[in-house]
Amino acid sequence: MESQVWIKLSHVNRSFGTQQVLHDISMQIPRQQICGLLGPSGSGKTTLVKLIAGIDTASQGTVHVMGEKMPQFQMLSKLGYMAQSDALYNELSALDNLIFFGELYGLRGKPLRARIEEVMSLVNLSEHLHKKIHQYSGGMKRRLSLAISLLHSPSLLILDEPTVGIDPILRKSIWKELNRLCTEEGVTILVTTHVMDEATHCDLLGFLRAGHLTAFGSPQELMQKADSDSIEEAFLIFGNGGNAS
Ligand SMILES: Nc1ncnc2c1ncn2[C@@H]1O[C@H](COP(=O)(O)OP(=O)(O)OP(=O)(O)O)[C@@H](O)[C@H]1O
Repeated sequence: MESQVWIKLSHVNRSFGTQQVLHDISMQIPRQQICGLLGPSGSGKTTLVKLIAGIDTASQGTVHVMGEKMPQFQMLSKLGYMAQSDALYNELSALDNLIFFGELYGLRGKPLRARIEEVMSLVNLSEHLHKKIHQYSGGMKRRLSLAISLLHSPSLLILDEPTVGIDPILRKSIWKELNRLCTEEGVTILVTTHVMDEATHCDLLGFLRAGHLTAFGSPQELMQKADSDSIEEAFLIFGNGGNAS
């Protein structure tokens, strides 16, 4: 059913000046799925997720999120977007950052305070609520950015390399939480990653290479297409010029 397609891209191109960065990307992501976007550095992952988040516009083609043509201002309250570089106020404490972003989403007072406690506990930062951001490590900043993206309980989460700089134990707990959000709260999650074992947490995978979507499907489908029993090998095949319809 069309309404259950949470993200739909039709023939999307994006160019910067004379450089075409995305080439004719079409794909559909159903509701309540975790979709991973994999691809080498510079393949266009960030450019693609920015179009879906409505931060940037396609040069050609259309992007629909939850049936709405993007970009669209009203959709911001339904999306959680975690950028690749942390957009945090360094001189402020984590708490003040959370209050600032929470208020942008229309949260206030006690409900905001309660939600802040919840999301900080999810990312294991409760003890560091009052620390200034310049005292945070890179991994702590990533976790705080993730907490901020979850503040307003969005039904679509778009995470650009959320686990960079995060140790394996915490990475595991973050993935556990993402899986819980998807299965129990019905959140649809789009995540870019370089980390191959994160692909195993995804229901769907898209492989990007030089701005082309070279393969899209479930991990099982992609392994079958690549005639391989590992996602890593499938990535090497599709990430190096293989093609899948
Ligand atoms: N605003 C911009 N202006 C000009 N070129 C850009 C812009 N944004 C991205 N690009 C170019 O688009 C290409 C794809 O970049 P993008 O950041 O989407 O790749 P990526 O797959 O996310 O890379 P990484 O894994 O290193 O983050 C690169 O060649 C980059 O230089």
